[in-house]
Amino acid sequence: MSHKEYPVTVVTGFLGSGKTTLLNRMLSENHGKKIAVILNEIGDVNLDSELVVQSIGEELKIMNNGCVCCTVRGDLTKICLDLIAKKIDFDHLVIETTGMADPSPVAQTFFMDENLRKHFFLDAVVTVVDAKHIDQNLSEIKETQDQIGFADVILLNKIDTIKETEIAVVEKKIKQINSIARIFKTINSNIQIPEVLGINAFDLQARAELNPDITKEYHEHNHDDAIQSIYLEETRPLDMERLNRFMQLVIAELGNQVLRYKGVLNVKDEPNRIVFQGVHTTMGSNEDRPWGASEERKTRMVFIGRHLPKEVLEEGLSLCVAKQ
Ligand SMILES: Nc1nc2c(ncn2[C@@H]2O[C@H](COP(=O)(O)OP(=O)(O)OP(=O)(O)O)[C@@H](O)[C@H]2O)c(=O)[nH]1
Repeated sequence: MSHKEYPVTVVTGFLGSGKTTLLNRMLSENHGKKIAVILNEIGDVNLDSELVVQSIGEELKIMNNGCVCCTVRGDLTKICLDLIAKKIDFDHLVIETTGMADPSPVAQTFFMDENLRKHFFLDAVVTVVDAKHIDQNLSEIKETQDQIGFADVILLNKIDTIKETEIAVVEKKIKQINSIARIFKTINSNIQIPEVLGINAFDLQARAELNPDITKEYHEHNHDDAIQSIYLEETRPLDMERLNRFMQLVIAELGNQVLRYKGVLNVKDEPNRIVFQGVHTTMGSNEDRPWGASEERKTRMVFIGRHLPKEVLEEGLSLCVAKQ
């Protein structure tokens, strides 16, 4: 008996490049496909899922017990097969990797694992690139090169943050790493969804000609151990001005060490949750949905970077608590 084979899109790209922004477009735009999502997060707290469109219920699976490209490939296989076993209704599977992931072992899982191969095929690897921080990311983190090199489609994102003349330079740099990927220049990952989903762009044969090892063995992978994620919580309401001053201090003092920070904030006298985000030294906040009636109002923040002083950050956040 023949069965449905599900296309898989792997969305990758360095920390803060715009992957979740792209995922939210895929989930909210009207393109006729029902999408299941696997979200892999750094650290053991699932804050990212708070930032994803919340309407997909059962089709959203979180993997936060390790990196999908190294320690938790077995979990990935299990989650995918569970979607089939539980007869979850979807047309397309999207996997958002962490910003630190090398996409090639994730892709490999889909053509090396016999059970997965029966039900899934790789549609494309889509890499989101932060136009402003590409040099910094390439020079600091080796996975940035792997992410660009392994892509079928590249979103050269955040072009609003650099000058027109710089865009061509960045594009040339990308083409030197990957001359065959389709490149789209975007702001807020604003791509037409049919350009990234259902495109059948992953060509295993062509890749095997370039790199015969791809179909032979799992690629070994080790991350930069100095990069860690620090999770902070505060139940008392915050004073937004104090928080802004604290974050400016963090950037001034730890600018080179902090790669990414984000949080859902409980701000005094504010009925809505405030989402706070930053990449390197660029930060901003916006109002999110109202706090739910039975939801515990508490601030949750994640800092990702090198050698981050947890106690200092904890103390800093406690000083942002609003006066009674
Ligand atoms: N100026 C500007 N900001 C953008 C653009 N795209 C995304 N952002 C912002 O950049 C921040 C990071 O975007 P995300 O989509 O969360 O990035 P991500 O790659 O999912 O981040 P991680 O999952 O933490 O690695 C958010 O504050 C976005 O609103 C863009 O094109 N221009």
